Amino acid sequence: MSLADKIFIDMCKDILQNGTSTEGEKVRPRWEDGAPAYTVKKFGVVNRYDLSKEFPILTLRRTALKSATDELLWIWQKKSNNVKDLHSHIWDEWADKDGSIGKAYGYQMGVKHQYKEGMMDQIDRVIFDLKNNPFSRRIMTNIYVHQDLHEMNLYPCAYSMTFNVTQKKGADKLTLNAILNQRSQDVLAANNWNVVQYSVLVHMLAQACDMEAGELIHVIADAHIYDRHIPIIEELISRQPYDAPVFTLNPDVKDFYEFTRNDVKLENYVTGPQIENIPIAI
Ligand SMILES: Nc1nc(=O)c2c([nH]1)NC[C@@H]1CN(c3ccc(C(=O)N[C@@H](CCC(=O)O)C(=O)O)cc3)CN21
Ligand SMILES: O=c1ccn([C@H]2C[C@H](O)[C@@H](COP(=O)(O)O)O2)c(=O)[nH]1
Repeated sequence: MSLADKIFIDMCKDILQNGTSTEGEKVRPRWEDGAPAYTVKKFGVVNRYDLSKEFPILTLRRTALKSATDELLWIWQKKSNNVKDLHSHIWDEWADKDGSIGKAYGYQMGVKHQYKEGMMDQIDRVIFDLKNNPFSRRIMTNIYVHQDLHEMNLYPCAYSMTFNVTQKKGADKLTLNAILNQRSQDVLAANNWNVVQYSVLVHMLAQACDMEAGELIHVIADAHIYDRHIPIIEELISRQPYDAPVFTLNPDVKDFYEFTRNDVKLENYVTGPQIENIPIAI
């Protein structure tokens, strides 16, 4: 069984058995038919993934690695807030008539800030520090910008990455670790999607900075299963999991800005059947 499957199954069981229901509360999201989208939720879930051991992709059902990477690069590399720059349609419901999702995600990543070394955006600041001052405890991004929230169609969910470099005894290369902070998580639609994205990011930044990928710690404040997802999750976690596939990044790419979604590959990715048309709460 892949480690990601085990963590996912344990988290879902914990939410279903020990979580609290939001039924009857004043909730924001709606189903397509206008009904309120209630959840069963657990406050404060922390999952640890060791990227040096396994790539944390679910085998219970297929996670679309290339689409997930495409969305990650849309935010972190293209720094775009327009759905026209995305190959999938997952953000269409939150875009305006011109395709913009407002001052969220990619917009914030592209904002340049004044530092002692000059003007840089948050990504370039991270890359600069990883290359020039890797043992700094100040390498992080944060896109939860209060002054701009009123111009975002959906507030950032995965909003901060904290990078931390360790020197493992006997290893030639430094190890790049990270903590992903997420305030809200739709467990069925996006948990493994987000885990896979930020694992790819750690692998890409490690390769671009001549390091090795270490741990990814995912801290989730509100980990929820939407009411209409409960039977789907129950069936999903009863399935037979398989071993984790082998993940590779194109070894020729050394510049973070040169990666494309075609540079990520999986070998032996055996999965359970896909669940078609998962309803998404808007
Ligand atoms: N309620 C909700 N859940 C989310 O996960 C979510 C939002 N809203 N709003 C903004 C984005 C959009 N996200 C989404 C939306 C849809 C899928 C989705 O349909 N995923 C399919 C595969 C998509 C593909 O193959 O490209 C799946 O099977 O999980 C994933 C993430 C994540 N975010
Ligand atoms: O990357 C993402 C983006 C969004 N989500 C989910 C988490 C929630 O179910 C909704 C957002 O609703 P809020 O009321 O703003 O919390 O989208 C996700 O899991 N991952």
